[in-house]
Amino acid sequence: MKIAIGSDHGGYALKELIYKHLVDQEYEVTDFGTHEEESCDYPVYAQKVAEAVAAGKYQRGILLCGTGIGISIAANKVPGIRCALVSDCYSARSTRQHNDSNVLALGGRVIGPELALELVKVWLETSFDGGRHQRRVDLITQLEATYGRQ
Ligand SMILES: O=C[C@H](O)[C@H](O)[C@H](O)COP(=O)(O)O
Repeated sequence: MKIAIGSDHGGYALKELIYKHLVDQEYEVTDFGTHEEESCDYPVYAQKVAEAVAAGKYQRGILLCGTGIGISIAANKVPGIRCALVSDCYSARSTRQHNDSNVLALGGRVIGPELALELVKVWLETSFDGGRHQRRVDLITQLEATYGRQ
């Protein structure tokens, strides 16, 4: 599984930790930045990771900002992206089973490192359930077509 990861300055420290952990776990991970703690703009990194995932170059993406909110909002503007902001294991598991989320968003100023690594593990290892959930994901895709670029 190829994973794209990115953050703004608010998620930088936790992004670095997650990146190193995934590399240690022998995942194929590409870090799209930011590469320093200096203040920057989260939509830039949301776009880089979301476009890479939407294009099929990566199977999953992980995004972090201070709260995880801004970067998830931005990522979800890219067609084909289902970005889920989570801070508990039940939601991390459910969003894979029910929403087939392809990008995970985390808040670097909200959750601690141990919880973050657990959320990433659960999210990466959980499969989509399909069935009735596929119908709902298809409806989301239809919404994109309705409101997408003309
Ligand atoms: O949703 C947005 C993120 O939490 C940003 O990381 C946050 O807004 C950055 O704030 P500041 O520029 O005050 O560090």
